[in-house]
Amino acid sequence: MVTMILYEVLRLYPPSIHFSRKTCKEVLMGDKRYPAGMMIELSVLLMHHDPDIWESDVHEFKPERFAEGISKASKNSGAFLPFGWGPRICIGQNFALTEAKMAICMILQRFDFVLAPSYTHAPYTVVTLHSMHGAQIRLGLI
Ligand code: HEM
Repeated sequence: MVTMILYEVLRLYPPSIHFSRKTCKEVLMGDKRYPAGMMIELSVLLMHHDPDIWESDVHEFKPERFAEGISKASKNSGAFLPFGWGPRICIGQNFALTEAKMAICMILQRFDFVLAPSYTHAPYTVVTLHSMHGAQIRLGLI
């Protein structure tokens, strides 16, 4: 369940919102030919918010869409790219997910928590996507 929640967070708010690549030689992709030296941008944010890929509830927080794994979560098994893809895929992804699960476990063993009233939902990007005003939470000892 925690994995599903983390995946859904990374779908809605991927820290890397796009990837850039430069063709070093002429490339043929499908029926399109790209010359050498061309910058290609892939928007992860748009792919993760595309209703044609994720259904009409695409903007809702629904971890259960990952109940049967990443490949069954959407109509396109390659459309979930929070850690990139191919030879340059994130080498820290398992470490990052394990660390997040351990942190959540340790917090839940000791505290309950709710968002503080001062929290304002304002995702923005400076290098990575994050919360503009931070994420203030109110902790209560269990
Ligand atoms: C939620 C946490 C993380 C996210 C969302 C993330 C995301 C990414 C993405 C999207 C890329 C590929 C960039 C590209 O293709 O242009 C990448 C590459 C990389 N990440 Fe992460 N990352 C995370 C955590 C980590 C951690 C914890 C480490 C190290 C302990 C790490 C180390 C790296 C390295 C070394 C690369 C470059 C791999 C290469 O170019 O061969 N990342 N990461």
